[in-house]
Amino acid sequence: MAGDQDGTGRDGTGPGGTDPGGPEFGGTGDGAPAERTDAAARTDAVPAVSIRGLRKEFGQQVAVAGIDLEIPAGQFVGLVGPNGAGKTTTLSMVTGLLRPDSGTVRIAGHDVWQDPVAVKSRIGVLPEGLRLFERLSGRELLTYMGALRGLPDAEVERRTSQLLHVLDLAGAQSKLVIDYSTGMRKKIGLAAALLHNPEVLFLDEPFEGVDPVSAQTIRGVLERYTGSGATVVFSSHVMELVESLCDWVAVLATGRIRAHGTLAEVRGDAGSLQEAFLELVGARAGTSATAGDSLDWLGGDAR
Ligand SMILES: Nc1ncnc2c1ncn2[C@@H]1O[C@H](COP(=O)(O)OP(=O)(O)OP(=O)(O)O)[C@@H](O)[C@H]1O
Repeated sequence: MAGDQDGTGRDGTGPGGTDPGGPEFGGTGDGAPAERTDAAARTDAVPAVSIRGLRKEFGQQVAVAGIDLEIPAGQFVGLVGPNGAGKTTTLSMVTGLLRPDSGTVRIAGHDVWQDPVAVKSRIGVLPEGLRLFERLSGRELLTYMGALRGLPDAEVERRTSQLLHVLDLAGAQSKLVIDYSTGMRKKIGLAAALLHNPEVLFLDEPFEGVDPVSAQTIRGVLERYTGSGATVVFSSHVMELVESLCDWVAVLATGRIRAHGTLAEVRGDAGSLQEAFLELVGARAGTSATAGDSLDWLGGDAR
C-alpha cells in the first residue's frame, strides 16, 4: 500500500548475505575519498540525468515523442513501460548510442552529444542485446575493458578479481564469453559496466534471463553501489521487481512519460505499482476476455 515503505524500496540489510567485500563502488577506487565527497556534494545539486524535449522517429513510427525528465542523483531508478513504449530507444539516446531527432540529454551536467568523453567516463551501460568480445575469456574481457578505460593494470587486476568473485563468475573466468549462458553474459556485462566505477549506471532489462540466485547477487551489487551515492537507471517490465528495488520510477507509454517521481508518488492510491501501472498505461478492461473469445479455436474443447 502507498506509504508502507520508506520510499527507499530497500530494507538496508542488503541481499541475502551477499558480501561483495571488495569493489569500491561509489568511491574513487584510487584511495581518494575526499574527492568522492566533493563529487557526492556536487551531484546532490545536479540531476544524474536531465532530459529535455527528447524525440525519435523511425519512419512513420514515433518511438519517443518528446520527453522531459530529471532523474535525481543517488537513486535506484526504474524506467517501466509496456512493450514498444520507447524504453530502449530512450536509454539508447540517453547513453549516446543513438542520436535523437531533437532534444538534449545531460548526465551529471554534461551534454551527451557536446561532451561525449566527459559523459562516457561517468556512465556505465548494460545495453539490450549486449554485444561482447566473444572470443575473449571473462577475465580477458574485463582486463581489456579496464585498459580501454585507462585504468592502471594493477587496479584492473584487483577490480576484475573482485567483480568475478562477487558475481560468482570466478569459476568461469577462463571460459570464452561465447560459451557463457544468458545469465552469465548479463553478469559479465554488468562487471564491464561497473569496472571504471561510473557515477550513473544504465541497465536495459538487467534481470531478463537471469536465475533467482544470480538476480539476488546482481541486486546486492547494485544496492551496494547506489548506497554509496551512485545512480542506477534500469528498464523493466517486472513491476514487483521495480517496486522492491526502486526509490524513484518513471512510467513510459507510447513514447511519453505518463508519471514520474518517488515510488510512493507514482503508486498513489493504487494497491501496488502493478495496479498504478495498468491505470497509467490505459490497460483496457476486459482485454483478456475479449482475447479469449477471439481465440475460440484454442484449447482442448475446440479439438
Ligand atoms: N530501429 C528501429 N527501426 C524501426 N522502429 C523501431 C526501431 N527501434 C525501435 N522501433 C520502434 O519504436 C518503438 C519503441 O521501441 P523500443 O524498443 O524503444 O520499446 P521498448 O519500450 O524498449 O519495448 P520492449 O519493452 O518491448 O523492449 C516500437 O514501436 C518499435 O517498433
